[in-house]
Amino acid sequence: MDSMEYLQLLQKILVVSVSLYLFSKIIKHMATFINVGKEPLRVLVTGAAGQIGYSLVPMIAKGMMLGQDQPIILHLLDIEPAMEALNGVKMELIDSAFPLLKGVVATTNAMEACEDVDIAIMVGGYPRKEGMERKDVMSENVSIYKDQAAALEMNAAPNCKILVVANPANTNALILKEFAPSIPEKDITCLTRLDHNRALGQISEKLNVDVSYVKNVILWGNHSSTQYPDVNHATVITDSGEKSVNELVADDQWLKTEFITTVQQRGAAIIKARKLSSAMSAASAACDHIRDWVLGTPKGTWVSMGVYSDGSYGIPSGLIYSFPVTCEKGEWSIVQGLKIDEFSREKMDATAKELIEEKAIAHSCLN
Ligand SMILES: NC(=O)C1=CN([C@@H]2O[C@H](COP(=O)(O)OP(=O)(O)OC[C@H]3O[C@@H](n4cnc5c(N)ncnc54)[C@H](O)[C@@H]3O)[C@@H](O)[C@H]2O)C=CC1
Ligand SMILES: O=C([O-])CC(=O)C(=O)O
Repeated sequence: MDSMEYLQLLQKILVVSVSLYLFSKIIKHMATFINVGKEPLRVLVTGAAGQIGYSLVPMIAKGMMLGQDQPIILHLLDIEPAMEALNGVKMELIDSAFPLLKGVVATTNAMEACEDVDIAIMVGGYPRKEGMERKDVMSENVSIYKDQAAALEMNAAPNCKILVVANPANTNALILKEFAPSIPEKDITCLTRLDHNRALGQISEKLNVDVSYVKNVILWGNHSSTQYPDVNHATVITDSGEKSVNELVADDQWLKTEFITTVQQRGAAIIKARKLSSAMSAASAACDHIRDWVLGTPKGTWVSMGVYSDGSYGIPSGLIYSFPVTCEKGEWSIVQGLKIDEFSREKMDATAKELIEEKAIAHSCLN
């Protein structure tokens, strides 16, 4: 082959490659546009007539949780006194004409609500009011999670991913796990992503950097005022590479006091200000939690999830405890090997101790 023929061959290969690339892009775009290709996933939201539910369902229907190419069928559960409001939510979902939304089931029957669901976001329950701790709503809420465990166990799709949001979130998730023994423990989690996001927000404000440049904070333990937001391994992406948050903040006193209490008490501060507990940020965090679990965490980044302890970092098993996790192919795994100093150890153990106490109170409420 002479050099002219060789050049012509290269040119042809280039034209074919570019055409194939463009063709695949067009097909992908069209598939997204008309939502072909993927079967709808069924997503259950309990407590859907409440304030988190009202913020959450449009986020799910707009693809913020499972992606812009994933059709959804929403299953909405609430209790009889809220049925009229629930129907109102259903009407608004229809009126929003969300292209990804392929159906809405609105019901007060837990068995019907759980039928074949792939994802279950358990928000139903009673929120705390000003002056209460989250465990003060324990007696009302744990019995809900005992009853709904059975409905999920009997009717949800195999490998349904469950996220408990209602407080006390870790202990409700544990009760759900105990009363649904056939659901694998890897599929039952609770929401601590809101606290994780609050920690990112505080660091971003302190350093006056875009929040998306801050990563790898950790929220250890209980979604309660004993939670431990930890920045010892957190970094900020800067023009000259990743720098540690400790180094950039350069104020150990602030990080060990005000930062921690601000994150721990943020829920209470919002109740004081709004006279209602967080809803928009809770709904957004629930989307983040499920999105990262299903679609994976970005390379080099971890997030915080309340998961069943396997004894990692000396945290007793038999608790749902918030750990740093990475997610891949729909599975979470606890980040291993992080160095824990004495200050952190104490805080991690204190929040584990509270979870042990909550577990005992929950069991006594159910007897
Ligand atoms: N883990 C977290 O980060 C956060 C958790 N929460 C918790 O989420 C829960 C919901 O909060 P909001 O939406 O603000 O409360 P809300 O009172 O506005 O809504 C709760 C809904 O649950 C319904 N409900 C009660 N019992 C039910 C049952 N057995 N089955 C189905 N639905 C039932 C109620 O009728 C109501 O519509 C509360 O427990 C709150 O403390 C709130 C913010 C953040
Ligand atoms: O504080 C509350 O009761 C609601 C909640 O869990 C939060 O905002 O973190």
